[in-house]
Amino acid sequence: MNNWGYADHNGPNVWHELFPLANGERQSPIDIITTAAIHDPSLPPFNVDYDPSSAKVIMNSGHTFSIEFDDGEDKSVVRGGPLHGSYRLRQLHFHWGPCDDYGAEHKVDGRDYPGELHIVHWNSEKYSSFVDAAQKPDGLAVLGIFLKIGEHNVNLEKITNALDDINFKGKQSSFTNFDPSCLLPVCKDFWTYPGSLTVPPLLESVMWIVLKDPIAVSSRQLSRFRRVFSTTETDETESCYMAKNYRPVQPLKGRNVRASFL
Ligand SMILES: CCOC(=O)CCc1ccc(S(N)(=O)=O)cc1
Ligand SMILES: [Zn+2]
Repeated sequence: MNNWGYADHNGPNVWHELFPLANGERQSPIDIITTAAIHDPSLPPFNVDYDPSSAKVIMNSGHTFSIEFDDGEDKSVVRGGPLHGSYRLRQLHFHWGPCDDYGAEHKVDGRDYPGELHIVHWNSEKYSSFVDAAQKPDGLAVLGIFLKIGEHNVNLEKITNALDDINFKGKQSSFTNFDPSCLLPVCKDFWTYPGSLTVPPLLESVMWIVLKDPIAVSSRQLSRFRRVFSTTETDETESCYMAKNYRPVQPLKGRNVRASFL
């Protein structure tokens, strides 16, 4: 398996060949069974404090597209919820599927959403960099927000309008003055559990905070995600669209999922 992807020959079912953590004890995503989630009244709300000037570039990795933030100082952080201390904003990206019926990574009671936003942070109080934190069990915190099909999302427009500049793998373009909190639902109820990166290297360093309520995006906006290319502009193999980039749900292996709400 040369380099990993989401096709049959290099997708989630064979990632374990190069990344043995794929069969680890705290893998993500998971199916959140709401009746099994434990309401923890001691869980405080999480708080985001983002400075729009932290946003720097939007880029196409070939696996997703992401907005990268300046994480050289504690300008944009998340605190509270299950977290001890503050976690610094690093990047945000999305996962989606080939149609509007599925494509999110986490599930709720077996239910599929058509997409999922991940806002990635690292523990800058204990560790010196994202890469260092990514190796530690309490190194990362990712906010997961489900996408559902509904009204046009004006806050997503700035992102979808920038996709023309990064249509091919390896492209990046300036992307400034953006506060990701505009993509959070009004209700901040969440589930939380210890998990992993959902892409190789699948490191088991993520405290997941999955919001209960989805945000609405239009079918047209989501269809624009699928027209991003997973190949470079000059790739000799035929160009192929980033039609899907979600990992199937993984075994819970005895982990507890806590709910911030009753
Ligand atoms: C150590 C280098 O690791 C990386 O660059 C991983 C970046 C990365 C961060 C978060 C996620 S997700 N889907 O679990 O939110 C995937 C990949
Ligand atoms: Zn992700």
